[in-house]
Amino acid sequence: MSTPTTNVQHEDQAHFDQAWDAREVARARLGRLGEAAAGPRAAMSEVAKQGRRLAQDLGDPDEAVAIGRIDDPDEVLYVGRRTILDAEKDVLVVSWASPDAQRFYTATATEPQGLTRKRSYTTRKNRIESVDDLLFKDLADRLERLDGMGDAEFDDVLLKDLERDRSNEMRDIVQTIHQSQYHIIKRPLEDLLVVQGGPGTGKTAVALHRVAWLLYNFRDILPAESVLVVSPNRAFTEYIRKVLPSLGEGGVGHADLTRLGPVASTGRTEPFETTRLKGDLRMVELLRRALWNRVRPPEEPRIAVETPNGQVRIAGDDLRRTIARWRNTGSSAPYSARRADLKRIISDLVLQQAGRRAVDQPVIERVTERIWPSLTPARFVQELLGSRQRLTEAAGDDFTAGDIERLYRQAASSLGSEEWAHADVALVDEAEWLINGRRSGHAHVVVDEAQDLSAMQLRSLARLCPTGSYTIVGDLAQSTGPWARDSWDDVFSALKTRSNKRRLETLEYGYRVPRQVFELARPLVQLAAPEVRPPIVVRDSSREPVVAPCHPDEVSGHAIREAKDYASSGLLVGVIAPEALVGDVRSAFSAANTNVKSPADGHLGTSINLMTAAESKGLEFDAIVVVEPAGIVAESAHGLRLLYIALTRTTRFASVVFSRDLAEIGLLGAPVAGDGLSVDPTPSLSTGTVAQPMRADVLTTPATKAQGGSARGKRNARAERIVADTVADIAADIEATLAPALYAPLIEALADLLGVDCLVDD
Ligand SMILES: Nc1ncnc2c1ncn2[C@@H]1O[C@H](COP(=O)(O)OP(=O)(O)OP(=O)(O)O)[C@@H](O)[C@H]1O
Repeated sequence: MSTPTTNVQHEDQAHFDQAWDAREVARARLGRLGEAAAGPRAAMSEVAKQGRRLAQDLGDPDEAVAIGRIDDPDEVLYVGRRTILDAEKDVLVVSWASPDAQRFYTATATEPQGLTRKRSYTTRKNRIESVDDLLFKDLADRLERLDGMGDAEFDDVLLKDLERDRSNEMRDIVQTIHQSQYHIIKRPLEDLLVVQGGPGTGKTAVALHRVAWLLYNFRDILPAESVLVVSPNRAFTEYIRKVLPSLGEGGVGHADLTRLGPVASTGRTEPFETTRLKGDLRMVELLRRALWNRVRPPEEPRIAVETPNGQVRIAGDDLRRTIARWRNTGSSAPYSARRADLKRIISDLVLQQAGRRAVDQPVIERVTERIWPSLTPARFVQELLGSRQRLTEAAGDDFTAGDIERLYRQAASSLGSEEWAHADVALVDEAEWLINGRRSGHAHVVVDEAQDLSAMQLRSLARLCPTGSYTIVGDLAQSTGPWARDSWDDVFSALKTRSNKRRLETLEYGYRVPRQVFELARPLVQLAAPEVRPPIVVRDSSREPVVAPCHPDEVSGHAIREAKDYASSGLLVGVIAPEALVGDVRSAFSAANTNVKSPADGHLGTSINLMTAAESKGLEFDAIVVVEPAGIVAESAHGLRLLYIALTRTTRFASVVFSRDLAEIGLLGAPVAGDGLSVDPTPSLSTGTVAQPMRADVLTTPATKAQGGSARGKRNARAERIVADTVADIAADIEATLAPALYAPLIEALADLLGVDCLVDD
């Protein structure tokens, strides 16, 4: 319950003021560190730099010192983004990531862990505006009466937080981390952790908070620079970049898959089959063979070497035998290391023949280069893909002539002007490993949107972290593109762990998408990824989605009107269109003098953004306008998943603008009446005019049908099974978290609501 400040929180505000003073005193001291240090100028400037960094880690001076507090009969503990001590080193605020703060996230009505109260603050700068108190005794009493279940799971603070307007940057969720998320955040460091979860279940948020939690709890062995967060693209990196600094963990590295390795994708487009092939594991052997093919063992038994001391003849057959041995034993030494070995051997042979004065480095280098050319990874891949002959010679029996044609392309006239496709990045990275060997690794690596990784990208990622300490997050139901997958098995086997602790966790509550919008998207996941359980939505929207049919010529115009409508209220808007229509929609925006940004250019704008469904992955907006969904579905083998992604980008409002029948794509009227929306005939289109928008609230959900008593008769067997499975799954979860006395009545109520028979054992 939210309480105004004035009555009860003077004491809290006094504590806030005291902690603020302490923090700002520390900041001032850190700022002066450079002046205080005595010694050589370089050392002083390093001290000053470190002082500034530490001062930055204290967060923004305007930031409130605490997000909440927990009370037990013995003490009150204030919890904030970072620990604050007073001059006597007494704790004024503990970091959310410290073990002391654990109960802030894990105490429940059934297991209060000794707490009497959990208090959350709403603040403006360091001023407390209101507080929300969870009184555990009250809560337990309410639960006893089966009243207020929602409150128990998702307190007001979380629900209120979800109502806030979005910006083009993600925010931290320290104040409202849910117990189920906290449990994942604090998995052991050595885990190879995969987190599966539907759209908006907080996978990205959890992965980033896990980084901050690990850095706090393992600060002795895990410097921030040793942690890397890998995102699918630049726009996504920009979107999440502020979260860790806001938690005081600014030193973490960020990379994206379009530039992971020696070259960055320049956006070269290529056919789907080519991209798929380049991600295939067969490419490993092709690259390895192609590299060996660059080595030219001497054919002549003796090689003439012109030295400053005259001509020397060294044993070519010795060199040939050495190279053959390296090749036959499957030498794991990198190409460049072997080249250095060869150069040393040649140098020794010259020395033996003609003495030290004959060993002239440029001469030795020339002989080595003839046999073992020096190569950069990018040049090697450019030359390989640019030559049918090289490709054919390296292909072995693993590739068809058609494959070679798919891989071949005309090389650019210079390396600098070469255009690189997204899939080339991992090939060049593999070449880097073959040529130069392992780069220094990271101690922990996070990978977001991991459901779309190719086998070659997984190899790149596996090289990044020798210990195998990974946090990998993604959603199989959102897996699309040339390397789409239906299970996490290959990810687990591609990433080696030292600890052998592999763990799959699932996030199941959907925080982003309001129920009304999710009901529109739900049938899609059941059609496109039936093995994946959709998230359990935790909130409602103030408005039903607008589902607006119109004439094909009017689609762009209509979408623009919807988008401008939303933007005029200051909302962050995402317009998501089929690839084939993005150009038209963009032109229409520009004809309407409306500025739109595109995440494909690496940045999100603060007002209207236009993108394809694939580009919208991981992003979120206050409002979305999904344009011609049937077009999105038709464009890809995973079109239904793409549409599911598009429809789940909104935190509040959604408009669907279409001219093509929605029933044909299962969006409305899919044969999954158990959980989906029922069929409502698509309104007929009137040529040349915009038909009246149809609001989704005219559609009926199973729940409303059930009230009419006819739902069960209409369900088909498959739908029955889906509902029964869902109840069984939910029941298992509830059983694990709820007191036994509450379990049976709750499950029976749930089964009754969904219209399935259910037996609860005593
Ligand atoms: N405990 C929480 N408290 C408040 N907001 C939360 C919480 N968990 C998640 N959110 C919010 O829900 C939204 C979705 O989170 P996030 O982007 O991490 O989900 P996701 O699972 O990665 O989604 P997607 O699969 O679409 O990429 C974000 O705005 C995030 O801040």
